[in-house]
Amino acid sequence: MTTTTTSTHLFTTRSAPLRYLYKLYFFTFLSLTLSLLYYRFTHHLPYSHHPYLLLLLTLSELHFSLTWLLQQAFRWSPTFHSPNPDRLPEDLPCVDVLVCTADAAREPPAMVADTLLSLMAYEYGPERLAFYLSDDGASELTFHAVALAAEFARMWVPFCRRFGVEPRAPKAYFAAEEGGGGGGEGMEFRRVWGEVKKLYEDMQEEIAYAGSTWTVPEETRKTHKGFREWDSKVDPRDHDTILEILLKGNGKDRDVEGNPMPTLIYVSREKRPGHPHHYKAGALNAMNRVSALVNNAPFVLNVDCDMYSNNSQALRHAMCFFLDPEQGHRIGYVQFPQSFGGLTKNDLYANGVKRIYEIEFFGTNAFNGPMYAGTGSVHRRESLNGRKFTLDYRPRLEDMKQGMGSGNVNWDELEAKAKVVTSCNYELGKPWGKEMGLMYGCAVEDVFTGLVLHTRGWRSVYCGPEREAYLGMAPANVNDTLVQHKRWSTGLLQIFLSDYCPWTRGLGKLKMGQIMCYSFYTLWALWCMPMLVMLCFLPWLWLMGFPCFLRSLFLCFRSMVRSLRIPRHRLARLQSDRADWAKGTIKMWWNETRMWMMKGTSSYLFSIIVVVLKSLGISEAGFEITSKVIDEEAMKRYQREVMEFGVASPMFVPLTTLSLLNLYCFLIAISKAVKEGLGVYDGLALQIMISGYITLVSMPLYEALFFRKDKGRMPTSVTVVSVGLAFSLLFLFQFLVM
Ligand SMILES: O=c1ccn([C@@H]2O[C@H](COP(=O)(O)OP(=O)(O)O[C@H]3O[C@H](CO)[C@@H](O)[C@H](O)[C@H]3O)[C@@H](O)[C@H]2O)c(=O)[nH]1
Ligand SMILES: [Mn+2]
Repeated sequence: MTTTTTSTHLFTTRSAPLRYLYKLYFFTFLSLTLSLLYYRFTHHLPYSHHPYLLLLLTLSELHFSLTWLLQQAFRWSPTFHSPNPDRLPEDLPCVDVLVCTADAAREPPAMVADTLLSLMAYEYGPERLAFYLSDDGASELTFHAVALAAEFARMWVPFCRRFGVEPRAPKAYFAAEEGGGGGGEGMEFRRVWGEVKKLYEDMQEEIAYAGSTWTVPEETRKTHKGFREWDSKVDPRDHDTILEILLKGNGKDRDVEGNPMPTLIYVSREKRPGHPHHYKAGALNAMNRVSALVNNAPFVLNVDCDMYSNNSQALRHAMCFFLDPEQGHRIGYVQFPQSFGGLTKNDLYANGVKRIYEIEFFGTNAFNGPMYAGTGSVHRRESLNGRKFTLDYRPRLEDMKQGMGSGNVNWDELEAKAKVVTSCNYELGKPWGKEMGLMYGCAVEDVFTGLVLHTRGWRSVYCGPEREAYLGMAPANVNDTLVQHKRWSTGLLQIFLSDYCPWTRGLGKLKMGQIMCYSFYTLWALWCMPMLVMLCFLPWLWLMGFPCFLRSLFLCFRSMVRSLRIPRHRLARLQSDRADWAKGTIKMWWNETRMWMMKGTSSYLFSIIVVVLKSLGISEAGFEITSKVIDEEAMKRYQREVMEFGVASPMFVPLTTLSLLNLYCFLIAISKAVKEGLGVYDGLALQIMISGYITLVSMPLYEALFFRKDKGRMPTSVTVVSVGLAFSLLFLFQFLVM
């Protein structure tokens, strides 16, 4: 174990112990894999009559071996950084906080308000913070909720600071046991607590009422001039910039205790049909420019509206890295993990993405740091805005302190200027999206932007405080999960195929381990290949009498082991009752396996199709927003861990079709076994094992297709299409082979 500490360091770094044991394992496994591959290439005689089959199986095995190899970079030397906020100077630099939302129907305004409130209550001088909410939905309801939150914040922020409550998202705070979540015991606390709670409930009611009628009541509209923007209907795809300064940070707006409030600005940038708006990346860049006019803080925190701050110290933690006298100046951004509240007990859709944030990202700390994950990350504005890191770059703390102060600010002029920088034409002929700010043209603008910063010489830091920094919402149904993974794997593959391919642009600029980590993620979509071979070709080939059992067993085994890795890690974390824990872990692993097969045959397959279509210029990869609302009945099913299909989505078609084909093979194999008996060593036994395993994994699909009556079942149209498709494929295949 290596530790570096001296009194001036603002953070310490520690690497995981016993790495030589790991390296021993690595080289053993590597030589085994290599000899296996060697054997495959020299002994392919039984298949030489079936070159396509040979090719597919060999490719799958190569894929497994290569991804295994790339993945080792994450495990080579896990590195942990711990900040020492006690050593921070008094005078901290300003931070601009950018929050984005895009659709009031999918992202409830009440949630947006809650996220904002949690961030506004950061333990950080309020005069040093400014908040910007970008609303790509241009929704009056969102504006309404944000305006109400601005008022409520005058009471909420001092309450949080005074009693040190946690978490500082009011909904989560009040949902914890009565008066829970910390804060104290005394009479005074109870009194203020009651008042704040009452005020919060009133606000929630108002937001809910507006939501239920889908308009803001007339009396409320009179209270704020901002509502006039919606006097005539606003089309979210075609409107002027709507910009409203809701709180003025130069001491003009004050909380109930008389302290200055931070600036809060609502922005809905101009949109016009025919002008690409670049989704979230465009929104962040627009806010970046607005914030530059107001505080121009040297650091920019970016949070999605579905992730509230769960740890009021997080910003101070981030500053420990940037302000470290020795290494701070090299750091381009600090990334916190994405943690999720509200997952079911066994993480039904495997959306906790724990493998990434509990293992892999610590591994990247050894190689210049983690990818940028889009939310919960603090950027150095200069690095984000195109500056390259050079050895002579030494920002001075004094220069970083600029901010609004309590001087005179011409707010009207500011508003006018802000409208200019958020107009559609502003970016024309400027380097935004190419050299500056968030990068455009990729469905995962975050990873792409992070990669660009890394190639410019910046490092990043992954910081996972014990108390989760942010808690977010993960998709809560199968379709949203698959669509999200399609977006991710599409965007990641686009990066690999772009100018910024880690193997071309990265060579010489990135560390080898870093190139491997980026390649592992950006080639995610390729997982669909071995999955399809396993699920689709192997059972059929068996039907046609091809001898490929040992290999298929190998593929199956590898796929199982892959998801088995996660519980092994959880072993170290969880300390609850053993029996209970074991049950939970096996279920988690099973859920992960099921979802992995679904993603493999649907999300990843579709993403390859999207990338091909895009390169042919046929379609553009968009940004489909995941829904953060869930109705009551669906919620009940979710809590019972019943998979939710429900919508007629094309994402379901490949999985249902393949699962039906597999079922067919399984039944044929069983009936054969009944008729002819089962020899231990013949292919039949293996076939039954393999397709039996796939049948078990696909159980929720069969139930959803044929047995369920509730609203979460597979829509009839999907059932009809996939049954039809399965039959046609079967005939086609028989026709081709016979
Ligand atoms: O045109 C758009 C589309 C989306 N968003 C916002 O982008 C955020 C992320 O959208 P969401 O639907 O929640 O997608 P997720 O899959 O949860 O997002 C993950 O993946 C994205 C990249 O695909 C990253 O940008 C996110 O930070 C990361 O949390 C939300 O705040 C949206 O409001 C916009 O502002 N404008
Ligand atoms: Mn999200």
